[in-house]
Amino acid sequence: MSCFQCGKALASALLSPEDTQRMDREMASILPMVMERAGMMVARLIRQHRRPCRVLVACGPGNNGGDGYVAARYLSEWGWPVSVASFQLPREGSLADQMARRWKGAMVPFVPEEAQQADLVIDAVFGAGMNRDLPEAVERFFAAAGQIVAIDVPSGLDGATGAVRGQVTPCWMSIALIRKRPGHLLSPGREICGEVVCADLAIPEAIMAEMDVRVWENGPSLWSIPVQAADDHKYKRGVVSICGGAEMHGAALFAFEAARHVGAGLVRLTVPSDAALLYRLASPAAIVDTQPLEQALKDERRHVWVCGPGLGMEEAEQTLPLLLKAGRQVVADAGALSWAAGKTEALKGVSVITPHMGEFSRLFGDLTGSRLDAARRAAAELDTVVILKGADTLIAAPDGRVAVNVHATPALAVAGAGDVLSGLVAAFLAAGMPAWEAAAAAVWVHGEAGQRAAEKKAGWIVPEDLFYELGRARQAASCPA
Ligand SMILES: NC(=O)C1=CN([C@@H]2O[C@H](COP(=O)(O)OP(=O)(O)OC[C@H]3O[C@@H](n4cnc5c(N)ncnc54)[C@H](OP(=O)(O)O)[C@@H]3O)[C@@H](O)[C@H]2O)[C@H](O)CC1
Ligand SMILES: [K+]
Repeated sequence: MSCFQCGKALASALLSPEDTQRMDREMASILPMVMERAGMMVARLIRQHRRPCRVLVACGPGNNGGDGYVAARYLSEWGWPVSVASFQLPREGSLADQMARRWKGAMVPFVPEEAQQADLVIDAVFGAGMNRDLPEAVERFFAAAGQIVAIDVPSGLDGATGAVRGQVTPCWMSIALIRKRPGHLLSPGREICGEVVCADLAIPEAIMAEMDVRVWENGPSLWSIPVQAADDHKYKRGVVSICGGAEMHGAALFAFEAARHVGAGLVRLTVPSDAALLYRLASPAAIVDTQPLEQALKDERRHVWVCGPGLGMEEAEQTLPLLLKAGRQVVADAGALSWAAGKTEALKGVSVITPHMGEFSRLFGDLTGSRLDAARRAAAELDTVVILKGADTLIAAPDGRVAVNVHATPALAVAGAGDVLSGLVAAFLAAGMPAWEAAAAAVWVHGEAGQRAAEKKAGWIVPEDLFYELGRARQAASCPA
């Protein structure tokens, strides 16, 4: 049973605003208790992070505002100087209204001058219920504030997609209720959230288990990478084959070395015969085949292939269709993706594609909605796992699951890092992992190796620096007990 199935993944679930609202409906009878706890946890977390100071709580008309009134009450009871500024009062009789009525402290006008005078402003104006652009009065109010703590999400952030609807002033901290939202991790939202901490609202297990979560923060609880065993042999560990091109040898070699160093049992390069010597000289360890691809494909053990790094258009055309026709598992990147632009259906049958945003647009057209939705649609359309690379890499499965990866480092923004990733995906596929899990694990291990290498080299790394970090990165990726 994978970790994903065993339920540990629930800890890294990312709740969309729809999830939150559905959950609110399901626990309608205990919602007053949950809101009380939400406000108390917000106040507690603020107390853990700051000394007492002048606090202004900005409250909106919905439940986000309700949380704000509760937080104001707790901080005030603990002796903090607190006032509340209401952008709009809650509807009479609503839960937020009940919480507002229990606030007996100071009320001040919702104007920028008040925000400016506070040491800390709590943003409880809009949360999961934000459904249109941010009103100007709210923009101006927060622009005047010094330090802002957002309850749930900063007002103006679309928690589902990370889109920002207006001029949102960056927060110092965001307190996610129950679980983070995709918008806390996805750009540009990620850049305005500040530090994101989760408030545990002690939601009954049964309600959490009922949630049909489809988006997670990528991490070891989502997959299990096979561990070393006494009866391991190279074929059990997995065979990876890489198509090398005639000209750009480096890219295929990066994928080759990555697959080797992360633990593949056997890695082979299939290259044009007149380029073979260059590959052999570049890596004495390389097993370089020059036989025609049809010949190589007769070996059933060579089931997983990397196709694209270092390939020209013609080379991609001569290899990818053959690999697919032979029913091989293929990781398609770089040259294979360029070749498929304008005929995306040529990628049908590929196990995993690894486009960056430019390649993705050439394949699927300019982005219309969010990156998350686009990656998900692309995966469903091709019946392929899509790794949409970026600072917030998305790993989308055809069935709608998406892992959002922020376990990375800007140090990885260097040519060749993508080829390394392709090699890692192939190695995990060859080890027998299902495609989405292999892709998500590879992205995480890539990020882990990047962080380890960056620490040693003050952030300035070359792809080769990743190789000797991959063993430890793979170990670190073992599913927590
Ligand atoms: N399960 C949980 O995680 C819990 C979350 N809690 C908190 O509840 C909010 C979500 O509360 P909700 O009432 O659904 O929504 P909001 O408080 O964010 O706002 C809805 C009201 O705001 C109006 N609105 C929305 N966008 C705008 C806008 N751009 N300009 C003006 N007004 C706006 C909206 O107006 P309508 O006209 O659309 O009705 C609503 O009046 C969640 O974020 C958590 O903080 C629970 O407290 C605990 C459980
Ligand atoms: K908020």
